[in-house]
Amino acid sequence: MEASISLRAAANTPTRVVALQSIHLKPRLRFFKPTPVGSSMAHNTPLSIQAQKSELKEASAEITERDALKIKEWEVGMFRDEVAASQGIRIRRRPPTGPPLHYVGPFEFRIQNEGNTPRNILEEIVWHKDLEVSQMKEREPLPVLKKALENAPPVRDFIGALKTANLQTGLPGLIAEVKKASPSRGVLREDFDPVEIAKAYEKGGAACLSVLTDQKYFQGGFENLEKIRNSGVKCPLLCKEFVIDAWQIYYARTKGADAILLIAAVLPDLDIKYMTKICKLLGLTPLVEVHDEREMDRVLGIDGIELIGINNRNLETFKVDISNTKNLLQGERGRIIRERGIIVVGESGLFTPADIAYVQEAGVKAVLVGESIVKQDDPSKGIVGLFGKDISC
Ligand SMILES: O=P(O)(O)OC[C@@H](O)[C@@H](O)c1c[nH]c2ccccc12
Repeated sequence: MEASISLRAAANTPTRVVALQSIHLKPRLRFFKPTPVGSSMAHNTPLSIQAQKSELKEASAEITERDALKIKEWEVGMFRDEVAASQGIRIRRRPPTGPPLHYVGPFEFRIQNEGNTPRNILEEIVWHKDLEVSQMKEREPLPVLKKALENAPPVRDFIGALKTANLQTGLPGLIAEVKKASPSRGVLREDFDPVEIAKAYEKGGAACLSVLTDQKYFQGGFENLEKIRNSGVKCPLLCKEFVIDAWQIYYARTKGADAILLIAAVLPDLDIKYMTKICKLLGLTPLVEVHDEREMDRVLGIDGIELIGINNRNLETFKVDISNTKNLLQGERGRIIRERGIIVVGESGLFTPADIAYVQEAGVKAVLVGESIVKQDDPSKGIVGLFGKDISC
């Protein structure tokens, strides 16, 4: 009781203070001897000063350097949320009212605080990704990945492939997505063989492929990326991930990615700038995804962006509206994009030749399509249906 009241109060205090309180609360929990069963005493008995001191000593020894580092990391994450919010980003990188469970041992109920409930699916995915990446990083720290880069397959030119396809067909270059399931649509294809699907896409004229690597929410995996890359498929590959840490970019490259998604709804400007630099260092193409005017303006404010995706699906609400692509390419924004030669990808919710014509008219040189083609028995025929003609030669 004592503990939960203290923590509830702590949950309302500024974030940096909460983390520190969690350290001090730990010994405080033990300042009272438990009331013996059957005792007539109405409340707990205070410990002697001496006993309190030794409890404190014992407790502070428990706070290892490692815990302190974890808490520090969490604090930095909270600060990042403040910066992100000032840029209109609603996604918080981590649960706001306390470090995740495993960081603080006994305070398990923190995670159940009301404020620790993700506000939407994108936020839930990001919170989960944060834990997932921290575990993956422990298994394969950056120096190990850097070493593995030496054996990574050579990088393929993602933008080049899109431009060539666009010139050859007069239609937007196709990035065909290898996706088994999604939180909004459930399972799209039961008999899911990623390599078979990738080969069918390539045969059907896809310029590039997008491979979902998130396991929990999309039933994807890095092994799919790796398998496709080793299968003889020639198309450049986009790693479709929720990137929150530069470590993931290195990891994607070791698995054979040629491009990687960076989501502006999740990443503040500084992260996009930094991660774009890492991508360039590794030869990867960053595809920076936006879904509203503010995100588009932020991304246009960053130097050196060559490929922008406009998502017609709002990842927070799942609402799909292909006129989003048109709206974001109108007026001044469209002019800047043309002037700089930025390639724009129309993403999500594209099903028919009319949809393709509509986004092409709006100014895209490429499209990213999953559902409408992955669902077809033969995905290469799905591509013919999508464009209204064979684009394979
Ligand atoms: O299946 P669709 O509606 O054709 O959409 C494909 C692709 O655009 C979509 O999967 C997507 C776009 N941006 C994302 C970010 C994360 C996960 C998935 C996505």
